[in-house]
Amino acid sequence: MTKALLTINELSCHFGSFCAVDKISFELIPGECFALLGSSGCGKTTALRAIAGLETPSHGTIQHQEQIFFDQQTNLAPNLRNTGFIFQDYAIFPHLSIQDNITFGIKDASQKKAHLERLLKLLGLEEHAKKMPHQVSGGQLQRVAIARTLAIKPSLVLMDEPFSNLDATLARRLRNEIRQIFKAEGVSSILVTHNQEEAFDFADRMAVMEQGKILQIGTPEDLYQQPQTAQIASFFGHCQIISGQAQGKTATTAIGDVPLQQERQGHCQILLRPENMRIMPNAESSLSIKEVRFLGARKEVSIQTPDNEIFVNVSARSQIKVGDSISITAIDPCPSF
Ligand SMILES: Nc1ncnc2c1ncn2[C@@H]1O[C@H](COP(=O)(O)OP(=O)(O)OP(=O)(O)O)[C@@H](O)[C@H]1O
Repeated sequence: MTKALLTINELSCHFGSFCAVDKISFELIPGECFALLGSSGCGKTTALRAIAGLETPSHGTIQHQEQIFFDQQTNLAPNLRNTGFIFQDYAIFPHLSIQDNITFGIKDASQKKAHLERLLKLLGLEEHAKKMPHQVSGGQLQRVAIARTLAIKPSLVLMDEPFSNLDATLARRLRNEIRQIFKAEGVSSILVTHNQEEAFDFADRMAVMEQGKILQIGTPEDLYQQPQTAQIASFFGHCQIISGQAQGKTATTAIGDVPLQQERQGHCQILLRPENMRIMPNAESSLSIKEVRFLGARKEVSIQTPDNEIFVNVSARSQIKVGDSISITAIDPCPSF
């Protein structure tokens, strides 16, 4: 197995008696893009700051290859951690030109010119090198922040909501570019975000955090397809949890029989997603369409069952309308808890 670049073991951070990060553990392999996903206040930033050395943990260890960043005896200074940090607000020096911002951290003066030329090209900033920060756009400033971080040749880059000040299209483009650059340069990264789409798009693997704890770690696909709990499932878009009585790999529910991913017996909760179900006209059914929403590429219909409102995706051209009697079929085995 590949040796870890970074190993976080039972890391905790307290502010007074308040536990902001609660015994989190994970590993990062070299070159991996990793994301910490969680709602506001769950402790993601604190965990990232602790890895950077900007927050002192109360417990646990942080190890970078053979070097201890933090344990009960050691607390390595941030500038000795070979780690770059990219913030939401870019943290660009306003009084320095774009090129001076980029080369700020390069200690060897003889290396500055070559590094600068390479980074300006890599980030598409050649024509802006001599400008001042107020003369370029938000997206370009974020590129400057990335170039400045790469200039110190970090093996690890930590990013705290770096795209949240950018419009959605630019954020997506920059995210993909950064991922490609990190992969090409062999840089490992941790992205902190509350945006599920951003984490899915960027990360090879990710951790879901809530109230200081990591709830599950896996590839985006694992977390979406096989969430371990209903709480984790609820992070990932629209879903509904319905009750059922399981018998092996099938459960009887208010919408009929539903196939399950795992074998179970007795009462269970089943995760339904809008894209995982089909509806069919059925005059005999007691279920009917409550609402139809046109969303451009598709329509989403809602159906009231005795216990829940269930959402199902249909084609944008579907002629289904409010009041139509329908039956629902789950087309793939569903996660259950
Ligand atoms: N310096 C501090 N002193 C006291 N409490 C703090 C401090 N920094 C953070 N906290 C608290 O710790 C908890 C975790 O904060 P943190 O900033 O890590 O969350 P987050 O998941 O990054 O949230 P957001 O996405 O809103 O930035 C929050 O309840 C926050 O109020």
